[in-house]
Amino acid sequence: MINIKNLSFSYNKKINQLENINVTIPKGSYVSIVGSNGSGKTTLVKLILKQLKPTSGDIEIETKNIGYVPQRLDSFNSQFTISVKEILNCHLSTLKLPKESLKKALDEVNMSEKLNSLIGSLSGGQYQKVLIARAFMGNPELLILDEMSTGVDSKAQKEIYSLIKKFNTEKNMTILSVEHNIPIALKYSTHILEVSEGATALYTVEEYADSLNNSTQYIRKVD
Ligand SMILES: Nc1ncnc2c1ncn2[C@@H]1O[C@H](COP(=O)(O)OP(=O)(O)OP(=O)(O)O)[C@@H](O)[C@H]1O
Repeated sequence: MINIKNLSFSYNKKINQLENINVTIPKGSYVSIVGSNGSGKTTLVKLILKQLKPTSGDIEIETKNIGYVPQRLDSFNSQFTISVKEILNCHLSTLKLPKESLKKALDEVNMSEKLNSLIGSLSGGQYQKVLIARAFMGNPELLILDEMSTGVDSKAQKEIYSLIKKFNTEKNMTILSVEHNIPIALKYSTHILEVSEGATALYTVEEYADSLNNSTQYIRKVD
């Protein structure tokens, strides 16, 4: 699905933020991207989205149908007097999708009743679900999320992760999710991509739990 070959990236031509990464991400996997602050997780996502160009190496992606949920702060200003419907309609026109995709996407995230609400009136979890609905509208084969649980309470978090897991298992959607919460990463993912200086690597969730010398208590096996 995603083949990252000899990838290096530098913002300033002095230090490589990412150094010689070789990773193959299987189709249908749910990969949590973990690593310390500043290790390069968002940079890697931007390279996969072609928002940045590798300094060297290459990223091959099997599909062009990619949904993206940006980090909360990268997104639109929640103070804008713009409704959920307007935000989704705008995306609908950009992707030239049929009208019914809007309702379907909002239904998927259980937010139909918020269609006419202003974005600034939504809670953190509801706001995040609108962003997920927007990313989901084109029925992407690959869904990329950057710290999706920021500003979201634990009840809404559970709902959002279960939803993403459902997309992954029922639609065979490949998920790439930047994640700071390791127990959550171990619970929902099939794989962990650890971004760390000179040693970025992909593990199965079991391998990663073992490497942490952790018990398998957090792991929920994929059915
Ligand atoms: N536009 C930029 N110009 C220069 N340096 C940058 C730029 N964006 C990020 N960096 C630097 O690149 C490094 C990796 O940043 P990145 O945002 O990818 O890390 P991250 O792992 O996502 O961090 P966090 O967990 O804190 O979100 C950091 O040292 C950061 O300061």
